Amino acid sequence: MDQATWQAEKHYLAQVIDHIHSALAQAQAEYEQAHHETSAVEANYGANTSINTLEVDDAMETNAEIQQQRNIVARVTQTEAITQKHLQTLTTLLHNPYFGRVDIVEDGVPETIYIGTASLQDDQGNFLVNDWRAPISGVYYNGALGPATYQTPNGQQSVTLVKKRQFTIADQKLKNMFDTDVTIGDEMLQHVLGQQGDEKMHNIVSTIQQEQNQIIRDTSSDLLVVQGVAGSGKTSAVLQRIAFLLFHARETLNADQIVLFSPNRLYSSYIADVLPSLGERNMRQVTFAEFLTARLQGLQVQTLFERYEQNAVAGQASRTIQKALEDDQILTAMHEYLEQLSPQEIALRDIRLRGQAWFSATEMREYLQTLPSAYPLVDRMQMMQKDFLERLARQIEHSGELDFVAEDMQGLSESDYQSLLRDEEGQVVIDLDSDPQLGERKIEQRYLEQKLRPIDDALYNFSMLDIYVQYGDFLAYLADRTYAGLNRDLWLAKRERFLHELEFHRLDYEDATLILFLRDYMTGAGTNQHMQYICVDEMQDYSLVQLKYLQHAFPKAKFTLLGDSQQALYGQAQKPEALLKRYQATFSNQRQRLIKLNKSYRSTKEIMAFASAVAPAGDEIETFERSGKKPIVSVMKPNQAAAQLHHFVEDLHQRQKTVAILTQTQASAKAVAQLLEQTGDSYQLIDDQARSRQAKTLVMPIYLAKGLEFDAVIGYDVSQTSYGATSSAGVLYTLASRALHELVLMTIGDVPATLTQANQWVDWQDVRA
Ligand SMILES: Nc1ncnc2c1ncn2[C@@H]1O[C@H](COP(=O)(O)OP(=O)(O)OP(=O)(O)O)[C@@H](O)[C@H]1O
Repeated sequence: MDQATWQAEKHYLAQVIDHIHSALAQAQAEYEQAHHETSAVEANYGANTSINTLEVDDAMETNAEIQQQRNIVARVTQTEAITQKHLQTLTTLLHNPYFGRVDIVEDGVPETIYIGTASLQDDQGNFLVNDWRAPISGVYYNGALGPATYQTPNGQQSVTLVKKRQFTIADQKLKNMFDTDVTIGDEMLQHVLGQQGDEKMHNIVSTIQQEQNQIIRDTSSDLLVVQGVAGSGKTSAVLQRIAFLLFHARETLNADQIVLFSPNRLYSSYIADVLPSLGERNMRQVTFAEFLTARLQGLQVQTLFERYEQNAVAGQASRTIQKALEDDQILTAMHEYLEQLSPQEIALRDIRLRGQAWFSATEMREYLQTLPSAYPLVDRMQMMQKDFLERLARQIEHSGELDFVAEDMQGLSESDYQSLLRDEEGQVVIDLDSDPQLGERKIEQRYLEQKLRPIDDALYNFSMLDIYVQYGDFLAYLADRTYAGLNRDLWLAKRERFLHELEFHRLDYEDATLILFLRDYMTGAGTNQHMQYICVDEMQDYSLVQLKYLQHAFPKAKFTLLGDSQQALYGQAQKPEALLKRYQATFSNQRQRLIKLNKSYRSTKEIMAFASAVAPAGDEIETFERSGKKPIVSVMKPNQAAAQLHHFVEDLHQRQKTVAILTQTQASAKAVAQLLEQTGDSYQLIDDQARSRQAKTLVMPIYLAKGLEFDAVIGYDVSQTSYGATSSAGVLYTLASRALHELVLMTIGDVPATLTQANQWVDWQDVRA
């Protein structure tokens, strides 16, 4: 780059930084002013709440005043939040004002556009920096030099792209720049990817690749499926996508209307900083088991990891049953089951109050029997609900007919009595002066209404349906039909296990979703119309039934599913096309799009060459040209494991910041922890409750490392006994691809065939002699 260009760019940067400085000073003053106002109002508000509330009239006045004060507080707090956000944006921009520039010619007019994490305008309203999500910025990520287009709200706009430049700016100084003619050049990526990993993920806006950009800027697909190899930037892309969507639909979409289903809690904290670093609030985040547990209140749903651990000891039979219960054909069987269900077979229970049945199962069943069986079951259930809600309303209307009401009223304290006269705001709603008799009746009715609220809730939530008994019955139904060609005893054993777990308030993973389906099919409930986007990471770990449930639960939402069919830790790896076909059938009648990411960015090319060699369909993986050491396979005897482990941990730490020791199971992770105790190495043992990682040496089972990355990985006990099965290929591939820079595999005992096959991609060390 010539001297004049450097000077010109340095000059522009100085100008932008100057502007940020003066904007910052102004923003700081505005923020302080807003903060001062909030504190003053809050202090005042606090003082006002101490007004004597015992005198009824005073209390009324206080209520109205408090309401007014609250509005004022809400307004000043909001102003403070806005000024604070502006201040934060400017502070971020000061650190790194922009990372890219495009020169375009649009309708014959040349224009230069700088691109950064947020936009910045000068005092005349000209853009000094454009937000990376602005329509025009699309050219930076998409186009090669020459004719290019970008998407505007009114359709595609054509331009000529004349120049594309990337900058590295640190501490307000221009460190480096490159001109590039295609997409984002490799020099910048080399620099970013060569760095040491972090316990927190970073945003990638300055180096988004063209194929990733398609994921980020897609606003039209109802179902966007991203099949991407390990380290191809799926998680990064989905997070930038969320930031993009929030920008794109600022008026109609907020972060609470987006849910990201994540594989575990550690992953949640790993990605927590990405959206805030882009000036956005985080979306909601939940693991699937947490989501199920919240919907099945009071029961603990098994996590995928617990099941994985359980399956390691359980027999093939239980896995076969799981498979049958997770294939979406089961929903057809469930519909058939429900169609043939008679009122006697509906698992109703009494709705009870004060130790007795308020509405008994018998009377509810009798009512159901009066309805024509030609009506769909869900309609009959809802008619029953409506009928009993009406009965309840009549009981309240005729409160005098219930003996206990008058008796209870006698025993009411003065303040309880007074509160019956008023609404939640404290306004008197019952007039005792003009017609005392009518007034008294109304008080009684209000009293009864409150007393009977649990009955109302129970009816509203269909608590009279014992869904667990019903599900047990469904399993018996499957047993009678030897469903999926599995014998009756197997199904009955499954039913036994379900009932046994239930006694301890636990549910197996595969049962939970089906129970929710059963409940929703029978009651017509369970949908959330509010959510607009559902993103699912590690989609290969979800059964079709589970994905179908998400679609059922969020009928208005658009879905983004991301995953890697080869990282299937819990089942057989599948070809991406096969997986997509199954999704297409599940999510029918929608605009669907599949994007494949074949290029891997995380690991060195040596590590990825090895990972590809062991991957079930490794030939699809392209690696990014970043060189490092070949992976090491160290073969040892069991009594050498502790010393070898200590040696590798120590050696890797000479060069790397984080070293993760990954095992197949939690039990094995514990065994590693004991070895490290013996050798005096410090470490952190991670289990599925862990929410953060601090130590430089981490020990965890591979399934908790999903989605994460570490500078160096030690695969512990990669031997024939633990990795002999063909299904282990996906596990080994996942393990290897967690490493950014170095990989060591410790083989204790016989070398598994998968490693022997990948012979040429590794350096062998045999320490047994
Ligand atoms: N365009 C990019 N620019 C800079 N870094 C990138 C880019 N794409 C991906 N990366 C980096 O590559 C690594 C892997 O990205 P990410 O975790 O998003 O991949 P993934 O496909 O979700 O991986 P996996 O399925 O293996 O968990 C991260 O460190 C990420 O920052």
